[in-house]
Amino acid sequence: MFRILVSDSMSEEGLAPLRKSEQIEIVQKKVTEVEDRLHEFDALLVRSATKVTEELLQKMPNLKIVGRAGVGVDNIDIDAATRHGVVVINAPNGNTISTAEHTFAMMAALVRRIPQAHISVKSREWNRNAFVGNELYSKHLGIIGFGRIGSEVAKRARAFGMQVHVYDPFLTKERAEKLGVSVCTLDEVLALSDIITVHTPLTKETRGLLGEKNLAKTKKGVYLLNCARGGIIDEQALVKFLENGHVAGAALDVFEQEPPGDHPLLSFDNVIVTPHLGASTVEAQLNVAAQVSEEVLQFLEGKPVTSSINLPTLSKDVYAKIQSFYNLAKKMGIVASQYMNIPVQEITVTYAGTVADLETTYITRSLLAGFLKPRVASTVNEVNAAMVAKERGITFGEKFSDETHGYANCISLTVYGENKVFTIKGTHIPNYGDRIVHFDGFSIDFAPEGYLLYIQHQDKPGMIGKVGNVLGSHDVNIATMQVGRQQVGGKAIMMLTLDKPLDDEILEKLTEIEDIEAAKKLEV
Ligand SMILES: NC(=O)C1=CN([C@@H]2O[C@H](COP(=O)(O)OP(=O)(O)OC[C@H]3O[C@@H](n4cnc5c(N)ncnc54)[C@H](O)[C@@H]3O)[C@@H](O)[C@H]2O)C=CC1
Ligand SMILES: O=C(O)CCC(=O)C(=O)O
Repeated sequence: MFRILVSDSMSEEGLAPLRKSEQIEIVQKKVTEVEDRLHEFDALLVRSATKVTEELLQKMPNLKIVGRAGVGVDNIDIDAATRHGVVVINAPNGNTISTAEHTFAMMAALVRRIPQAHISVKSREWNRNAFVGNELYSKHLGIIGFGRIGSEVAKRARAFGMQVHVYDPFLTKERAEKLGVSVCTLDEVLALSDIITVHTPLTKETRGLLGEKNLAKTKKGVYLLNCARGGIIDEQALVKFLENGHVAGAALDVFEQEPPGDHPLLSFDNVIVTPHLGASTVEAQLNVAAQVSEEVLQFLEGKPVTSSINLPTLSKDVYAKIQSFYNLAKKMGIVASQYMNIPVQEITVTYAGTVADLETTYITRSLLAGFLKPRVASTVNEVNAAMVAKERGITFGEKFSDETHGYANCISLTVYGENKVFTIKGTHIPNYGDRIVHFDGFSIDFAPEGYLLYIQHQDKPGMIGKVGNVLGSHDVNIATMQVGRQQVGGKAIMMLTLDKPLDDEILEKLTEIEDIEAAKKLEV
């Protein structure tokens, strides 16, 4: 059973695909209500209220995936999730339109003072002179952060006849031109705009982006909006600029602390607020819940997730192409790690032939995860493999080559230990399977699967019989056997697949056979 904890409120209809699966149990409770059961859950679905911290992750050792039904993942400690090997996904598109519409509604409400007028009329007043506003038409709108939501806000602003100036360090001129907005520096946006709205994520760079220094560069009488993340507009600086009358008004959907409590900003008549409602529409909530449900189902079926924050994202088509190599690489990593059971400093993966044209980052992560698995007690998978390798002082790199050794594709792994360098090469043959074609200097051909027994010996008649005798006398059946040698009468290897795991005493007996130099168990 795959157990999912849904700890924030989510659209029932969006969760329906998960409910249909007989392999899934869904528990809809806050984290604090299931403290004693946290270790049982495989997946955790959240919005912004649940904080996914290191402490929580430690209490959820079975957790494999966190789904954020929304865009911002600032409530999730991504580094900690990565360290724990937990995949983090979000639903990046589902609430774009709702948040853009909310921003626009806030903008109109702000300049026309609709909330203030509403309260006045409800208080049985009729004061038409007190609520004279401004038109949006022909005003200069500054948009900071021109991603999904910023660009939807721009489209609506253009329809209202506004002139739109955009600052986004990652925006290309072509994209801006297509949407009819002018690309500016931050200082230009600050100086030109009558209204400024922020639509960036909250990062080191954007925290306090509109602080005292930058607010001083804005026009006197500017209106400000934040429907992105609390803290992009510095709240203390905003208080100061409202007090001195430089800022004419602000519309805030988000706060540095949510709920903001008795915050000084709430005392200003020209500050209008909503309780983080940007994404709170039936449509957006259905979209984001359906998106994360779909992704969790994909994950459960072992298929790629397309909106992962801590894994390279892959389309289904790309995944279908790399899947065989992904599996081969993992097995090669496992075999290499057991064979080189000594400290290693460096791993190099070389791709040749058809595999070299694919998304190799993912394949390398799989190989690394396979390599680290036999060495690491905690969870290691493609999410945290690079981090775990770094923690253990293992560097890794990818290379590309034309040398396929006659195969259509070839993955070559070289592991550098203190006094030994080991190379293993593998290929995937469609409709046949994974084959190891080179092992520590020997050409060979075996499937990296099951209980493997590696034997290094002198190339002499009767060696196979001697090994067979020892195994047979201990009731160990040999499924396959492959041999390889460098030259007649020189060093040779055997790779056997056994039907059951080998006891250490039998391994010991094999090493006692004359002319056998080494014997190792490898298990894939
Ligand atoms: N109020 C609400 O309920 C909601 C809030 N949000 C928030 O809205 C924000 C925007 O979301 P999306 O448009 O979906 O994200 P997005 O990732 O599509 O766009 C963000 C844009 O900000 C730009 N950016 C990054 N650093 C910047 C910097 N230093 N200066 C200027 N631009 C910078 C990026 O290049 C990108 O184009 C996020 O903070 C998100 O969490 C999203 C949905 C609902
Ligand atoms: O879940 C929500 O309502 C908040 C949405 C949000 O802020 C986001 O998607 O970034």
